Amino acid sequence: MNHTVTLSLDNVSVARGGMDVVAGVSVGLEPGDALMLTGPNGSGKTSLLRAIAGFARFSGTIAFGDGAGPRDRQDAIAAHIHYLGHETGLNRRADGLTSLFFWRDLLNPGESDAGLTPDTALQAVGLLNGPVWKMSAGQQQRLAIARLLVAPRAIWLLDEPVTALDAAGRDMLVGLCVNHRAGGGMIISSSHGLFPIENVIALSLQQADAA
Ligand SMILES: Nc1ncnc2c1ncn2[C@@H]1O[C@H](COP(=O)(O)OP(=O)(O)OP(=O)(O)O)[C@@H](O)[C@H]1O
Repeated sequence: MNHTVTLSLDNVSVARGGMDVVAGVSVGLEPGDALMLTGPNGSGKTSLLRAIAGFARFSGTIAFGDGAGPRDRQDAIAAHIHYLGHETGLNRRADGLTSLFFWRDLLNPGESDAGLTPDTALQAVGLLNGPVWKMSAGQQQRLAIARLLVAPRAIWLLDEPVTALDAAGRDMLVGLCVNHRAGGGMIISSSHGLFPIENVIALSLQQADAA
């Protein structure tokens, strides 16, 4: 894959419960960049990720550079973003492989060969197929990560993605991120220091009442 999308945030603020929990963030990201959001609980990491993903209102500007010309923000988000949040969004009644076929066909209809096959993606995250309801928290997180692989997107938004993972799972995700960046992909992740990806742009957020 060769991604070429850029992303710029200009003076982005996010309000929750009537007050700014993220205030005036500006950063420009190129293909291959990784932005690491750090800060204490409640400092706005999830809020900023959700604003970029289109799930939370914000003020300021979030702009994608993709050569596509002016278009609806939601279209750009759908084209370029994967969001891996605290909730995996998995169907507990499905099995792992069926879930990946579902996500692939939903996200890239008619382009089944754009990403990894569901079988290969399952192997890449170290999972055997089985029902989601039987999977541990870490196994479910691995399955959610496999979703990133079956439908390519330039920008991966990862909210504390290693929380449920063991050491091997962390290494696996770090490796996937290295490959993603080598193909021009971008990572924006929150972390409490347990996600050792290298050459990151660090952005430390502060709690609103401590700012
Ligand atoms: N739905 C909501 N309504 C009102 N306030 C909210 C809502 N969601 C989050 N907040 C507040 O926004 C602030 C930032 O929360 P956020 O989840 O973005 O922080 P975080 O840095 O991701 O925290 P953590 O490290 O605990 O995951 C917190 O003060 C939180 O109480």
